Amino acid sequence: MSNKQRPVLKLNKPATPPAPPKGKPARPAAGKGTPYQGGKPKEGAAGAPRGDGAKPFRAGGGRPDQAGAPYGADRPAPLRGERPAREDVPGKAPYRTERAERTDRPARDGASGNAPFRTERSDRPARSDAPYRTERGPRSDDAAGKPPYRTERTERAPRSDDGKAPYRAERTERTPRSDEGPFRAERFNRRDDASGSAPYRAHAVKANPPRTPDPAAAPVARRSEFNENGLRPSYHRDFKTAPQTSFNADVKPDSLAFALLGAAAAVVRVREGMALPQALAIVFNDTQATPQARGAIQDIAYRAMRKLGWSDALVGIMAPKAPEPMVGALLACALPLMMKDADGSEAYSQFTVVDQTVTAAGAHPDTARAKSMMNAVLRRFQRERKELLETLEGNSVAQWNYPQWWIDAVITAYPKDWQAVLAAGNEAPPLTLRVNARRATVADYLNTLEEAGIAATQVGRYAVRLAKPVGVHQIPGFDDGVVSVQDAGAQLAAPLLDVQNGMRVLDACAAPGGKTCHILELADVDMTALDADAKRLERVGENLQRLGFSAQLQPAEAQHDSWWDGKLFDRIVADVPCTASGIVRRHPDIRWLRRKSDTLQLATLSREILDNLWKMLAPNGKLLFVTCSLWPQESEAQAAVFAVRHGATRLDAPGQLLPTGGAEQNHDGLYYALFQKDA
Ligand SMILES: C[S@@+](CC[C@H](N)C(=O)[O-])C[C@H]1O[C@@H](n2cnc3c(N)ncnc32)[C@H](O)[C@@H]1O
Repeated sequence: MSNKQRPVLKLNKPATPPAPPKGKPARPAAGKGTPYQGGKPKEGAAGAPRGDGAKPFRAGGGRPDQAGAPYGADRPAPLRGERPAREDVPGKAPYRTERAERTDRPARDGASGNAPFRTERSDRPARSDAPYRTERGPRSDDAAGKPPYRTERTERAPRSDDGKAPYRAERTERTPRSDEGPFRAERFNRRDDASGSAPYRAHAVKANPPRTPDPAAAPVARRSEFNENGLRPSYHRDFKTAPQTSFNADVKPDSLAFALLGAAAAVVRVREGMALPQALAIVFNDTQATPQARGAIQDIAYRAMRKLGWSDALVGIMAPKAPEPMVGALLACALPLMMKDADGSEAYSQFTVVDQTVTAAGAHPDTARAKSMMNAVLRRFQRERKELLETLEGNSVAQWNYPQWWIDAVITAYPKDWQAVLAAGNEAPPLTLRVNARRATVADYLNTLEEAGIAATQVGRYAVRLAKPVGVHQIPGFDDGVVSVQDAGAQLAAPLLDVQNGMRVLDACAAPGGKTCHILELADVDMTALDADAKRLERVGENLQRLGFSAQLQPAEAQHDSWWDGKLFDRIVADVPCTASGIVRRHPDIRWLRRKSDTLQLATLSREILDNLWKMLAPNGKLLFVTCSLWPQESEAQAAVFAVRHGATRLDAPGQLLPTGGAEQNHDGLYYALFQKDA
């Protein structure tokens, strides 16, 4: 049976990719920021080649050198100098010019150049906090040194939700509009002018200068609106905008500052619940980053994910209170860059990291006010590194960089190996290839690699691991289908199934098609590749095409049978959706995105899938149950009850592959169980 036809996608047309946000400002012209020092990210330092079992790297989310069509490659970069300097742009960044105007005021605590609103309060008693602290909204725990207006607000019975209501009531009185007072309308107008940047705060104060009525003349109920100077207190510190993750800062697109801001925007999105590859794709699109900048952004973001517990703990020690999202994310990106890699090298010099982080902070509206705080934190880390790191001893989240529930779950499941498992999950994954048995032997292919000057070793029947990752298109034979990228552990699936020519095979959770393609490399089978995600299923089609195979592509849910034609399958692969806790080294964001309760939910879905597929299996047929999870509830416990429920015969299979690293176990944490249906 020939497998050379083109693959067929039966249903759903691919969805149109989302349009870029409207009205996005053009990328700023070259501005501040010094270029990279050692700017190119270390090869392979970032995450993940596309492998099987992985969440998709949507466009641009792959390794810097492996991603598909580069973002921005087909879009000409804006000309330098296309935009006038910020100071010349009306409505742009007034906080800078504003500060310049106010140079005559005395600097506070050495933090000159603070935002203008301070002058309103300049005569109130200095607080003991660091200057940046005063820039934030009032905190309930700030008992000492509270400025008078806070007390007043409390007296005026604020709304129960956020305690910020009083000024609203005031505004309502002064405006015919029912929803927004003039202050607010002003803000919105300014915001349009300022292309989404933050300066409306300063403008709002200018446009509505504090009135100085005679407090005695004010109605008693409103007298407390004014402080001892007769000035109405300003509430603009209370406004919290959503993080401006799409803001295009005025820094050089080839600077580390640019890459840090891009990575920080991605980290903010991950903290909001988005997968990192998706977050990076949005950042690349927003910033129109060059391929080199994309590589740097991705590298920094992946490092940040692998050290997030550590950097959060450090910031917790050094910053007096929890930073705003972009501030915290920028620190989470910068701090790991100040540590040496395992091989003793460092991606950037420490000086560059501090300098560029501060430049980045000053160029973004969400971080500009925290610039001096960030400078202080990074310099303190430089100075007191040893003592600070000692302080973290005993903090397991900081030490292992996983949520505590995750650490506990690994200890419970693998009391002997938990440290090796956790440590291996923090390593960058190797690049492992699967040699297409129809096209070459492993020995032949190793020769080809050697001729190309690429060092590699055989690590499985079809598996070859490169000593150093390279871009997929630089891998000899990749584009021609001689090899594919697939983790060594994942390469065990197809041989376990013992497929023979002419068999009818179902890959029930197929995308991106690693196991589908491997099966087709071993035998001429009638393959159905099913996946609930039609978009991901397209990647199966692409892989089949590259390798010259065909299959029926079926976008459908495996727990349902409406798609099934009633003909039994000889072999079924159920590589079910799971927590993906076994592939964290490829996807270091997963640990921060998952919740403990996800395990139970996903185990329920996979039970439904297994039960549904079992009825589609022919007598004597085999069903291979696969997860990329470390949690027994999703894997062995599931397999055990499944076998009992259906009277299935269990055949030899590897069970849980522990990803403990080292030469032998340098693979993902997969689980395999094989069942046979009695005749
Ligand atoms: C672990 S990945 C599969 C990896 C794939 N077998 C390979 O080797 O390349 C799990 C896949 O299950 C798909 N999926 C999730 N829920 C599903 C469902 N209810 N039915 C079918 N597929 C589902 C996901 O879209 C994802 O592509």
